[in-house]
Amino acid sequence: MFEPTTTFLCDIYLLNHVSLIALGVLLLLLFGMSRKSKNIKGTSLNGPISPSFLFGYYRQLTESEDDAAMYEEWAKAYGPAYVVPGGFGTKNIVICDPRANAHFYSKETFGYVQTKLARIFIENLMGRGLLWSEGESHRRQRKALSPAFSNAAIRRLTPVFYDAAYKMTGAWNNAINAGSGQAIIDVQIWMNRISLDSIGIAGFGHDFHALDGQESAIVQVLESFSDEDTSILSRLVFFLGPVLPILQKLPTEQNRTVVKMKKTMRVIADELLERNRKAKDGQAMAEEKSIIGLLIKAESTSSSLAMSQEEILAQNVLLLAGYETTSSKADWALIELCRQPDKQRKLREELAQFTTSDPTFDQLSATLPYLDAVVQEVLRLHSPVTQNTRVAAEDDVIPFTNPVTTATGETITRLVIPKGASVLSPISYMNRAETYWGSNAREFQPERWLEKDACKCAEEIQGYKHILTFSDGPRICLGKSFALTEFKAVLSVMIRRYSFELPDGPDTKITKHPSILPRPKLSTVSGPKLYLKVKAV
Ligand code: HEM
Repeated sequence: MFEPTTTFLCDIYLLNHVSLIALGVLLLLLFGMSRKSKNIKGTSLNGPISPSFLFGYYRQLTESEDDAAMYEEWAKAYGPAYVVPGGFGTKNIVICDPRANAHFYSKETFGYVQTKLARIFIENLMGRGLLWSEGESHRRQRKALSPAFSNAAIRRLTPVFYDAAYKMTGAWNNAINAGSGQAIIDVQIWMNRISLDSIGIAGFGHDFHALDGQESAIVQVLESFSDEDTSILSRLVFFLGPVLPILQKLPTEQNRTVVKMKKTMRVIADELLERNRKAKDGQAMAEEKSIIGLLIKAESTSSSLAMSQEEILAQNVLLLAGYETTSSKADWALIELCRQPDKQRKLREELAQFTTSDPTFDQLSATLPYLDAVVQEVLRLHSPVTQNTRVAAEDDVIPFTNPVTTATGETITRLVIPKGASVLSPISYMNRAETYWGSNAREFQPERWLEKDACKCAEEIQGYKHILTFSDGPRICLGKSFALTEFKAVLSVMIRRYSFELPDGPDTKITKHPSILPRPKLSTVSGPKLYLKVKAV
């Protein structure tokens, strides 16, 4: 979902040279460039020469419209394992091989752990919840949370997604009627609102009323990462806050918003705890369906998984997970379907059978092959998380399917990784490389998911249906079923009711807007705006 590595920080913060140097110097002072404890010597690998000591390839990778193409070019030049320079002379070992990735992900949270910066970012924003934790603590929290994400739980939550989608259609219909059958709508803002209200209600039993136009501290905080006006001081203070807590008291704009957000979350958590207390006292209450509500209920009846109250409340990381990832998926689906109107029509035809009711959870999951193929293809081509960087917590040996040529010219199939080394799984490359997906790997072709054997080579890749968009292993996205159901429900409502066009036709240029995760936007407007021509069908 999000991987705030140093690469990623550049992405979030649009750092100019001066601020990056300042940030770098401070971070180096605080953490050192720890590549500690080299018990064994790692395999020396080939790779591109660093274009800059300060930045390595960070800027090129984060500013590129297609980082998968850069990884692919390097894989062609250096083979399935190579080293890419990061900032301040650091190095990332990139693994472009299915078996190597399967091994890497299988050792998540024990053998490979989050970078220090990623943990600081997550802790500062959301606390010590699932995404922050590693090893045994992660396993315990994950086990406790899992029942709340089961198929049965998501089936019960499906109406929440439809309710949110229909709130949106109410507003869109007004705009379309006022515009004689057509309106120009910034669909991005509506997808964000749907995501926030859905995760608010489904996750916490709380309605943020974003679809009713209510401002929310949560949105302000999350949006502040893409806001070019947020000052460098504000950003430095945010990152160094957990290390020097006094900085969190400084009255910067971002600090104030984070405090506001934490207060909002505290109120929501107190409401949930109060509801649970009343239920225990035998007072009548509505059936609890929310993810965290169910967790609190389960915790008070069984102590076997023993999550502390602090841990339960830190699961507001679900907000970040649910908000940042899901909305950009729906944006990309609409863009791709505008670029190829025949595929938009084909999807509408499949959904036309639902005239009087919406597809149920089971129908969304199993009986709409073209909808499933469209969703799968969007996830393959537009993974919100494009790479996953971890630090080796112990010495390791990574096995490869394809042979690797080392810097000394030796051919090997096992890579020696010393403790402290940084290993990078290039998700976008694995999802789009021609080697696995064929010569049309870069094209949006939902049909590939319907043809038998069309993705034969990719079958070696693990992950969800052979893509790594949801990650893999112990940290594979817990909200996968939630995200897929929400995505399909919202898309089915939109495609059945409206037709969509890009403002300057199918070739309208789309670029990336940097945020916690990059969002698509029209290249001609400033800010993360995605105006589409929307007509009722
Ligand atoms: C299309 C939408 C989504 C995508 C592509 C996605 C992707 C991911 C990825 C790549 C990770 C691994 C992150 C890492 O290792 O650093 C992850 C973890 C996670 N996701 Fe998602 N996610 C999506 C939606 C959601 C939603 C809607 C929720 C919650 C309702 C959610 C909850 C989580 C949680 C709790 C984790 C942490 C799992 C752990 O640490 O064990 N995700 N997601």
